[in-house]
Amino acid sequence: MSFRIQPAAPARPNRCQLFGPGSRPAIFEKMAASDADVINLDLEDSVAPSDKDSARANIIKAISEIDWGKKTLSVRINGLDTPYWYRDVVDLLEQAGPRLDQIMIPKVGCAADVYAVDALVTAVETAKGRENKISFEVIIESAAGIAHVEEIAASSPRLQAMSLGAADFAASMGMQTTGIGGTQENYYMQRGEQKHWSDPWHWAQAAIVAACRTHGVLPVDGPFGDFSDDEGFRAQARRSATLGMVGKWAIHPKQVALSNEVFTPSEEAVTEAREILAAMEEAKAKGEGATVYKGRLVDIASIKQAEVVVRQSEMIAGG
Ligand SMILES: CC(C)(COP(=O)(O)OP(=O)(O)OC[C@H]1O[C@@H](n2cnc3c(N)ncnc32)[C@H](O)[C@@H]1OP(=O)(O)O)[C@@H](O)C(=O)NCCC(=O)NCCSC(=O)C[C@H](O)C(=O)O
Ligand SMILES: [Mg+2]
Repeated sequence: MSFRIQPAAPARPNRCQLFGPGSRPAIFEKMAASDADVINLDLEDSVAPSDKDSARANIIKAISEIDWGKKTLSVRINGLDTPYWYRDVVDLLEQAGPRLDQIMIPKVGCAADVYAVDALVTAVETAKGRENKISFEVIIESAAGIAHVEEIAASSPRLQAMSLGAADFAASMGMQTTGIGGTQENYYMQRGEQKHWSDPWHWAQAAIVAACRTHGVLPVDGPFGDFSDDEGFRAQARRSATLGMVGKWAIHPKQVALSNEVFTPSEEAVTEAREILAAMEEAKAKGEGATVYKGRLVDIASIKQAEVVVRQSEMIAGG
């Protein structure tokens, strides 16, 4: 292990982030009543330019008027390449009240993007004497974002989560697809007559997980556009969870249960993890660092693996 200890990511459930356009206030109560751990009210790409001001006003009103329960409440502001983002930040911080937890910064390309928002947020917080400090989440959804992913993960103590935004990412990378996440028809290996589909999002997800884990940030998988394809969503979410991501976005309410199911460790997984911990306690009592569990090797690293599962399960149960 390095001399530098890996920092823990925030201990809060983040299995599903449910999105809704700020220009559609009729769905806000439904979002609040959902089982998502995080709510993302959107000011960015699901809101038409002509609706930006009214969407901002809708969101500000809803933040204090709706009962959001224990959910993490986040607003996605507009990108730093637009004329809207400073007004999003200033109005939210001056008018939305204390219930707002987090700001999501889209299309982050370098650490300085986060620094700029941090400077503005800090100035408004200080001027207004805001007590509960706003946290940040960012979306990696450009070639620059993935190229600078580690400096972005280290950019601010406010940063709690980082998502992969598959749609903008694909566009920025010049990928030949209009699909948002999931299997892509032309991304396969050929062996004889057989095609084997691969995962074009894998490398970016793995880079995000490594950057996040290095700096104590929650890695999250972004949208899966085809909300009629439950099995496709499950498969994508299972791959993300296996890679170390803690949750996924829902762009339709039917995806919330699917995401919660995948990112909540199953009873079997938790039982097995606890059995491994017990087997290693027994081994330790005998002065051994390795033993056999169900015919396979477990050793001191297995304790850490098992603890990931148990901790996640306990945090969700307590959350
Ligand atoms: C995708 C939708 C436009 C679909 O809306 P709709 O046609 O109303 O769907 P349904 O008729 O199937 O709705 C069934 C009921 O569910 C309610 N509903 C719909 N959407 C939501 C929601 N997001 N949260 C809560 N409840 C919702 C409907 O009102 C119906 O209720 P009822 O009549 O009582 O049965 C819509 O789902 C939608 O707008 N989704 C979010 C879109 C969004 O926010 N997009 C931005 C995130 S993705 C992105 O930006 C890409 C990313 O940045 C990247 O680059 O990858
Ligand atoms: Mg996007």
